[in-house]
Amino acid sequence: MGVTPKIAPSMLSSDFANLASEAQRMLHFGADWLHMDIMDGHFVPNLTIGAPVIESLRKHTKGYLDCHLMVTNPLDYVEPLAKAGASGFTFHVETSKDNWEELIQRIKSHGMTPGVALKPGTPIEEVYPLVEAGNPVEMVLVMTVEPGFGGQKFMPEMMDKVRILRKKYPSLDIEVLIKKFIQIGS
Ligand SMILES: O=C(CO)[C@H](O)[C@H](O)COP(=O)(O)O
Repeated sequence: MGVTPKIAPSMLSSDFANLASEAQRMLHFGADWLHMDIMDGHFVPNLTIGAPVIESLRKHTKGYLDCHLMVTNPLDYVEPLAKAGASGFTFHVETSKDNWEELIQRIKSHGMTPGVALKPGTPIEEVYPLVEAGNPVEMVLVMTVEPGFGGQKFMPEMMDKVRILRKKYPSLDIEVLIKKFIQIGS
């Protein structure tokens, strides 16, 4: 079974004062999803956006809001993000060793699509139970930079994880952060 590639530009490098028009610009130029980096200043040493910004953006777009939760307590974000209009909810395996089953169940029951992300130093095997569960995640986000900041150097060795995942799960959605090879618009 084949998979369909999707483009999900990270909105982290947007002009946040003009997020609605930045989002519309990305979708106009062919983005499939909008990748929204949610950071809590605790799991990662940076603070970005949360549910209020997702709620504001949702009023301006019907696009798929692919939320990447770089937070210590993702469970706390499920209800606020669902109410705000998030589409995908991707939590980190490193923060969720004890409660990933509950997380997946709650994300799905709130109408969002669950995904799991892993940091560069985390072995790929750690996501297998979440992919193989009776109630599984629907996407794996392979980090090719340390979470926390945009504009970092791409770690090509992380593509080995992608190859392993693709071989093991031919139809799984795999999200990979790649460098900005292309500049869209002016
Ligand atoms: O998850 C992230 C950082 O933790 C970002 O989505 C990603 O790094 C964006 O990178 P860039 O701005 O270099 O395209």
